[in-house]
Amino acid sequence: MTNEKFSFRARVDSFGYAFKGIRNLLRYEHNAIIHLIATAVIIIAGLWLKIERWEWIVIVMAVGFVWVTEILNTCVERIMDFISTEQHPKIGVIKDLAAGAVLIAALTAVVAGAFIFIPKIIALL
Ligand SMILES: Nc1ncnc2c1ncn2[C@@H]1O[C@H](COP(=O)(O)OP(=O)(O)OP(=O)(O)O)[C@@H](O)[C@H]1O
Repeated sequence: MTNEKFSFRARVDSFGYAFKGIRNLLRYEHNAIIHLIATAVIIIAGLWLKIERWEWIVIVMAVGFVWVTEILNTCVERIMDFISTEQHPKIGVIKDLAAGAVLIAALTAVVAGAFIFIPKIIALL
């Protein structure tokens, strides 16, 4: 928040910075590649099994939740590594808490996906 006048150009630049962050995530965070593969598999499965509109909404929310927590977890890891490269139990706890958020998001997505996909897969058998 600044007192500068609204600038459309500055807003466009902000989007650019955000995409730069996402590129950085995909380049340096191995977990992000796993999320990318999982996202692709879910989209293909959704198209193949012709899931309904409301089911797509659930999937989009669940997948987005995982990506957001992964990015925030990466931020926490990088902040802690920037503050200190030393080993410290408090840094470990902070990193583990952030990792726990990703785990909960991923489990939430798995459960939501199971409710949507398992009945459709069973129906195909
Ligand atoms: N500076 C530190 N001091 C104390 N414990 C740390 C420190 N850095 C990491 N740890 C702990 O060591 C363990 C492994 O950390 P690490 O960052 O390698 O986890 P990871 O999730 O496998 O990493 P990545 O996200 O890079 O794959 C975790 O329990 C973490 O909290």
